[in-house]
Amino acid sequence: MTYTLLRHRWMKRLPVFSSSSMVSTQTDKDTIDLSKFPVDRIRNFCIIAHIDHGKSTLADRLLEMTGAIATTDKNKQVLDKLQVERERGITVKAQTATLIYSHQGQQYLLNLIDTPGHVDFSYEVSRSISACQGVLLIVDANQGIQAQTVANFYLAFEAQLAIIPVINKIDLKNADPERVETQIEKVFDIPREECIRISAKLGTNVDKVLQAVVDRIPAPMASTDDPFKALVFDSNFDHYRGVVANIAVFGGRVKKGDRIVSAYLGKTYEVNELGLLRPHEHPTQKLFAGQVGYIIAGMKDVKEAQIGDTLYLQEQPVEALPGFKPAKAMVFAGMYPMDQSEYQGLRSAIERLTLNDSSVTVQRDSSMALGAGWRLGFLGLLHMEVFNQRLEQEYNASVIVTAPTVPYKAVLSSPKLIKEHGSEEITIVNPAQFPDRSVVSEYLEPMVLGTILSPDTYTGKIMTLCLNRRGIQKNMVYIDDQRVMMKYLFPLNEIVVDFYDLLKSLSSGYASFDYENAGYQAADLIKMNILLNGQPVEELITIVHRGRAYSTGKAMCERLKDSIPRQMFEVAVQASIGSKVIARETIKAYRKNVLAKCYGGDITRKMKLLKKQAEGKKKMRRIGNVEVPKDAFINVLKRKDK
Ligand SMILES: Nc1nc2c(ncn2[C@@H]2O[C@H](COP(=O)(O)OP(=O)(O)OP(=O)(O)O)[C@@H](O)[C@H]2O)c(=O)[nH]1
Repeated sequence: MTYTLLRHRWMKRLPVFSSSSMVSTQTDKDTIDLSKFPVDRIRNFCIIAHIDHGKSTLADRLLEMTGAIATTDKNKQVLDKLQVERERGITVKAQTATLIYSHQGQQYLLNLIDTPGHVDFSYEVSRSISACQGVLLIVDANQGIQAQTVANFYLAFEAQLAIIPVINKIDLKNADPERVETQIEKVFDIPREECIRISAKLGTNVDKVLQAVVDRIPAPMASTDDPFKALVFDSNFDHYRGVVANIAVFGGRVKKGDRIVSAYLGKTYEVNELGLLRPHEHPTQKLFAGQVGYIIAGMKDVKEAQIGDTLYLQEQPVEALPGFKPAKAMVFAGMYPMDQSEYQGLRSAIERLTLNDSSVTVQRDSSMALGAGWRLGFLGLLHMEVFNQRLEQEYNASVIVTAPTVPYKAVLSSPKLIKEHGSEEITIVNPAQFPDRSVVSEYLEPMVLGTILSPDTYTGKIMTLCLNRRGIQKNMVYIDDQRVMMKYLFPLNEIVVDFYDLLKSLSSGYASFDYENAGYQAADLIKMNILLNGQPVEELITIVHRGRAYSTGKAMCERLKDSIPRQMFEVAVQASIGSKVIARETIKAYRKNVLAKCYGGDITRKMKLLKKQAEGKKKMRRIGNVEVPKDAFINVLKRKDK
């Protein structure tokens, strides 16, 4: 769905005239005179929390209470606007909204930045944080502190932001805010008196949250007397107007017609439009120091509005603000059209999606079996799945995604290769290009520091799972009398595909997990081939730790045996290292006769069954002479260990 369409959807709901008795409102029909808001009456904050703890619900309530949207059920999660987000109930892309709030006879501009909750999108959380002076740290009154709460807390703490702990869902029957306050004191060292107990769903105490934003979060340190300086913290592509960049103004003022420069590219642009996000665009004459809003200046590609870039006036150059750490792709996979005739369509769909998501890296790729396609890099597996789902839903594209892999490194020993690559160390994102041991002095694999929070009854099972995934325990503490927090160092490769699902299932959904990058470590890695009837399948090549080669090979063959349907002939599925076969499974010959149960002569029913079978075949891909279902490439890595 395009940005413009969604904007129109919002527009239809607006303007609105609701108000709560506690706060006064300003409707969107009014023109907002931003010069009336000196810096000391501006607060920039974001909401951070573990997934599902209620960020979006609280954001909606804040929007309603300050009159930015109407109080109706339709407004549920106004800030979650992608179809995928609505279906999965997760926030993928952060959104911004400016609220006008009256407190003790003064009007304040509150800039709220909604953030995603999933570990894959923690990059979005960091960029939101850098535009703020404070955060609302939401914790579910029933679930208590979870892994993502801890990770998000540290992001805010390290950025020295004011942190307001908010305990949500106090309306739940088994809510235990006392216990959550104890956890907050113990884990974050924040006095329990600072916690605000609310129900975002019912609106209970949400007014106290607004008051705390004004009272406890400092105003931005910015002056209108300084030269104009703004940080780009998000950007969207609009097909009609080009790039819409979200900015936080750190100094001075900017108005329509001004000529601005992007510090990163050094390019000059003329400001065509600017204004506030409420959460739809509300054009204004100017934007002043301390404010957050959007700007349209004829940029044609989101790469021209890099996240973390600084904008300044052409005649008043300033020093660039310290940028963000760029998002690094940590999961790579091949993407191919189901049918080569769909190549062009898929190409334009990928181009359009990446226009709005600069964290996806795209490289052309081709394979013997799957034809021309791409190798894409994502922040994590959920990011990849969401991208894939958006391709299918929004662009009706049918794609084959190959098994995901992590970026390995190799230190080369061959002078010839070093010269060819221009460096001793190379990064490998495609297992098919994994260099042979004979030309390498050392392989390195990416590591992560994982945080797991769980009720202590599952500790034993979790420790076994972590050990199976080559995890090394770094720490284990009780955060209250029943819950433990464990820290493990893992090879990223071991947790990227199915670790989270397994952790959830063995803890009946109670354990939570988050991770941060922890650099690279030397590892004894080898390349494993998978053969179908003696033919190596490039898309199924996997890099494994030597000590795990046998068990991984066996599991992959079993998995393939389960996912490849029987064919007219016998199929041998083998795993090999070099020329040595280390595992084998056989798929017996068989042709499914879908008409077997269809007695008598009902021709329409027979036709229906045959048509269904033909449709099923369309979802298959022929490799050599074997029909392989498209899911097989990704399912093959999911292990069964519990
Ligand atoms: N009972 C109760 N349920 C709530 C409350 N606040 C939110 N919820 C429910 O909790 C679920 C998750 O809420 P969201 O607002 O989507 O959570 P979120 O933190 O934005 O989730 P992500 O965007 O996926 O990170 C929804 O079903 C909400 O209706 C509350 O105060 N009480």
